[in-house]
Amino acid sequence: LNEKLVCGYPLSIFFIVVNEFCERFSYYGMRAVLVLYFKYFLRWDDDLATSIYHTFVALCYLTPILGAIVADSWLGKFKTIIYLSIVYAVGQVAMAVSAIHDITDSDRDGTPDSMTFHIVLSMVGLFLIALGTGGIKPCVAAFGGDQFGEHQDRQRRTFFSVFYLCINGGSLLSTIITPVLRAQECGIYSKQKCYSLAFGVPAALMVVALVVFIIGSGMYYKAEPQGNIMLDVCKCIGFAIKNRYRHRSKQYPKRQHWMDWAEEKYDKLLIAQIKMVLKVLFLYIPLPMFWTLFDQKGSRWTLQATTMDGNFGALVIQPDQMQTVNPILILTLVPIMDSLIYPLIKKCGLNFTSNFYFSFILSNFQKTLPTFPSTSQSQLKLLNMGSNSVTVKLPGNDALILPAAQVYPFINNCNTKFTNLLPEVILFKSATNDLTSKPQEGNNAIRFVNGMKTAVNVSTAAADFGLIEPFYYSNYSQIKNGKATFTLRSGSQSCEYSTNFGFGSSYTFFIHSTLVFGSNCQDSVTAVEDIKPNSVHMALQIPQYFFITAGEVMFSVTGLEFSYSQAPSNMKAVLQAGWLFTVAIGNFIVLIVAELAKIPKQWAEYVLFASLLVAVCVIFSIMAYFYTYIDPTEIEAQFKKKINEDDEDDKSKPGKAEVEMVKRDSIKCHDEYDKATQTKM
Ligand SMILES: N[C@@H](CC(=O)O)C(=O)NCC(=O)O
Repeated sequence: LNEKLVCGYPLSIFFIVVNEFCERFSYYGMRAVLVLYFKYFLRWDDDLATSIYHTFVALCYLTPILGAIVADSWLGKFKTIIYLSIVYAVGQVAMAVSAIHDITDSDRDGTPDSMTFHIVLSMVGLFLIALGTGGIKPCVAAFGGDQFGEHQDRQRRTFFSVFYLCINGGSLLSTIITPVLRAQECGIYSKQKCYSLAFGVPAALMVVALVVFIIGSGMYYKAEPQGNIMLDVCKCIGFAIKNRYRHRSKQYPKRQHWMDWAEEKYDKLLIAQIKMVLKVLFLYIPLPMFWTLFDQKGSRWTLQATTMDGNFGALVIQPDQMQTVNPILILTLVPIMDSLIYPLIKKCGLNFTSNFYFSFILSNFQKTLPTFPSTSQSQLKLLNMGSNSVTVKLPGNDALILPAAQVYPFINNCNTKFTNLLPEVILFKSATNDLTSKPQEGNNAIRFVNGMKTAVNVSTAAADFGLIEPFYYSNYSQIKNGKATFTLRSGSQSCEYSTNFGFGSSYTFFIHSTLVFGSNCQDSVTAVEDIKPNSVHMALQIPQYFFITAGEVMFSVTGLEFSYSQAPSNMKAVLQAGWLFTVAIGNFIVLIVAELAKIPKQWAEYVLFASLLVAVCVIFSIMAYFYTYIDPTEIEAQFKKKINEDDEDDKSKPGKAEVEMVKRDSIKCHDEYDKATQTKM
């Protein structure tokens, strides 16, 4: 093993953790803007964008199996990491290129002319990224673990904690930086949101990750691959099942473990190793449910944040930036848990076998949405532009008194005919144009109605509503939260109207017929609130983040180390891949329940997920209680010793009686394995 030690740690792990930091920066940075790229660049709808996003995440956690097989049976971890990192970097570059709108924008209007080119290139890029990030993931963690000797258990545990901190350091920085890069405007012929830069920086970081890993090359301990182990494992399991089936009759004595039915054909060491792996994989069965909830922070929780108020005083948080709460909490909680809580638990003599995790359910945040008209109804607004109140009688409705300069919104059937309205009352009917959902990304959707007899031009620093004809309305424009000043212009005359916006509201501003230019037009514009601003603060998501992150610290950091320490020497990466596979299944559950089942009420979906998780936690606690820790190195050493002794005996005393003895000894050794694994943790 590596001789260069710094403070008791192999120097080589420095390169591994830096590599992980850069790789996770690359992955999470790209992922942070991916849904928005789908929606605003590729122009996909919400459902398609969310489905492809979760499919991509699931794929990233399915490919570890491929990487692990290649590493453990063929190339070894070191070469697998190098080759797949190149694939990964190429994928990131493809994503960055796919986001350059100028490539296909031959008419230079700012929108790509051949969307197919961008879609195909980005899908190829995402596939290569999934192959790369997933393929190297189990290898990097296991390769890091390989750098420690048998006597360095404590250091190896600390390594896995530091490794996790690096993951979250990379994720935190990139989740802050890439949304900022995306918000920049760039382009050759026309300036557009800079997705190419938001993908380009992660691509550069992936190249850095690769270079750092190669620099450390001379210092690593590189365990040799041990043949096509996965094929042997599959064949051995297949044989055991077949053999058991062939001997199903009662006349054959039972064996201690169903894998023992492979003894006729397979090495006892291999059978013992498969038993170790199966034992751990069995324990993994309930785990996907944790990831089902956890990975919704990138989709459901972020969408929920768009319906919330992100004003934190000096800081205004964007909905997608709320995800940074998770890595921030990880960076705080992991050191606290490692240096304080775990030692305290150990001192108290508590057996901390399973980690319980609570989910926090926040109720429906759509309460700020008004009642929208159904497809057979239309939304009408009555606006009294006069200076006196008027009485309005609409068919099928009671007479209503409409005060001066006031708007009365109501919903009615489309085919209702309106007659005898006073000339100063505007009947504003805009069923097809009204916004029927919260504006995106916490913005406010604003439009103007011109009640004047002349056309008016309306603009702000952030948006231009254009020239609005008399008694006509503008399109919606998106305005950020905070104060906005609108300039109303008619010919050479102008005036200003200012107002404050929160998050996620929609307003229709009515310009009075009595407006006089040249002065402040504050009193000549009436604001009608179509959708209330978000009233629930984003800070209310923090407890949710706290609980899920506390669960992650106890469950995921320890799980990574557990998967390494319980794996036989030739299947370390395979078991890491098994652990990551649970994440893939978790994402498929989100896809099925959240995207396909389409539970109408969001709170009902949260309750369903939380209840499932509670049930799974109980099952997992029971399973964890009965799990017995093993020391794979010791078991393997015992088997190897026995095999060597048998070989020696075979050489010196060949004969039937001896063969029988060897067989008996092997079985004895096998019993020792079974006894060794009976000790509870
Ligand atoms: N806490 C997450 C990172 C994030 O979601 O920002 C984490 O540590 N995930 C593990 C990983 O390997 O990426």
